[in-house]
Formats: sequence, structure tokens, C-alpha cells
Amino acid sequence: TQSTRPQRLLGAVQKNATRGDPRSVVQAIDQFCRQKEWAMNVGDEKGCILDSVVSEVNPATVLELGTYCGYSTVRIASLLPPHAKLITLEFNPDFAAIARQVIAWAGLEDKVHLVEGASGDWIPKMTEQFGVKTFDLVFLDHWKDRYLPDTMLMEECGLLRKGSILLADNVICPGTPDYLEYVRSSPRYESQYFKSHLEYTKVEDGLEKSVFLG
Ligand SMILES: Cc1ccc(Cc2cc(O)c(O)c(C(=O)NC/C=C/[C@H]3O[C@@H](n4cnc5c(N)ncnc54)[C@H](O)[C@@H]3O)c2)cc1
Ligand SMILES: [Mg+2]
Repeated sequence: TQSTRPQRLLGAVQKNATRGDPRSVVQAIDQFCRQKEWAMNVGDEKGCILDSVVSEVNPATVLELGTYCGYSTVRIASLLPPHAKLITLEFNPDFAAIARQVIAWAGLEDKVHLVEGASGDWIPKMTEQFGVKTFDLVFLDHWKDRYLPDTMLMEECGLLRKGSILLADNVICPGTPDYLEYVRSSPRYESQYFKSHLEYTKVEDGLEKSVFLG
């Protein structure tokens, strides 16, 4: 039977990356996506912006919405301080299975909790299930029409505190117009746009960093 693109991406990691070396896992995926098959990872260019925000925030608790194959999960987890926790939500079981193996190849299982399920169901359960009071950093990279409802849900559930950072991928391409309008016009957020390109292409895209003001 035919393999899937995520399965071929995992194969490239297992073939070209060194076990326990997150940077080599990231490099293997970027090489696969540039030379073999495009895939919707945040990529190397926007990935550098993601890295700089993670390093600046130095978060103890991170939520990622939309794991896909675990590329950004590995980038983020590799920069976390000891005892920090990254919870990543993925509702497609096939993608979740691939991501678990990519995260394991990088040797980051202890820092990552991959939850198989939908953000709308799991955001309200974060505190009771994982003992998380608030998130220091949230990386949004799931279906683009879920960014706004999930942000409002996180506010309602008290998961954001004064200074929590939301970092959103693809605010230009594919685009998240309702989310962008909300975080840029709401007095409860201070937003900043980081211009970049759609992963592995010359098409404009960017990340929006929004600080929750409480
Ligand atoms: C027109 C066009 C098409 C594609 C592109 C290129 C392009 C570039 C990009 O960086 C992109 O992130 C995307 C994109 O569509 N990303 C959607 C990513 C979803 C992943 O998250 C999972 N998921 C989706 N909703 C949920 C949810 N509620 N709870 C839990 N997991 C969820 C899915 O199971 C997938 O694992 C597309 C650009 C332009
Ligand atoms: Mg994306």
C-alpha cells in the first residue's frame, strides 16, 4: 500500500537524523521538504523567529495547537528549560502517531505531552487533566478558522495571564483574518507582526506575536 507524506517525512528523519539530536531532526525535515516533498511545517525561516520568541519567553508551560508531524514541537521543546512542559494537541491519529516517533527520535519525550484530541474539547480540561494554571506561551498552527475561537476559549478558561504570549503561524498565508483583526484591535493584546515567507517558498507569510495584557 502507498505510504503517506508524513510516513515518508518520518522515514527521512530516521534515515538522516541522529537519535537524540533535535537540531539534526529539524534539519532532516527541512531538507526533505526542500528537496523531496513540501509539507506544512513552520519551516526554517519562520522557525528562527519561533526559536527567538521561545528563547526570549523562556516558558515553563507551552501549549501548541496542531502538532502535525512534530516539527515545531521539536524546535520548541529543544529550547525549553529543565522541568518545563510542552502540551501539544493533534486530533488526527495518523499525524499524532508520526509526531510521537519524530519527538522520540529527537529524544524529547520527557518534555512533550502529545494529546490526541480536538483543541475545543481539551482546552477546557487543561487545568483538571494536566494541573496547568496558565500558559506562558501558546503556538497556534492548526486549522486557521480555529485560531480565534480557541483564543477566546483560552481567555474564558483563565489559561492566559498578564504577559502570556500567543504566537500564530500563517497569519498571511493561508491567513487568519478574524484572529488578526481581534488581537490587533483588542485593548487586551499588544500585537507585533514578524514578516517572513510561507515555509520553503518565496510567498509572503508571517507570525503574529500577541502579549495578553490581562
Ligand atoms: C491555500 C493554502 C493552502 C495551504 C497552505 C500552506 C499551509 C502552511 C501552513 O504553515 C499551515 O499551517 C497550513 C495549514 O493549513 N495548517 C493546518 C494544520 C493542521 C494540523 O493541526 C491539526 N488540527 C487542526 N485543527 C485541530 C484542532 N482543532 N485540534 C487539534 N488538532 C487540530 C490537523 O490534524 C493538522 O495536523 C497550510 C497555504 C495556502
Ligand atoms: Mg503553519
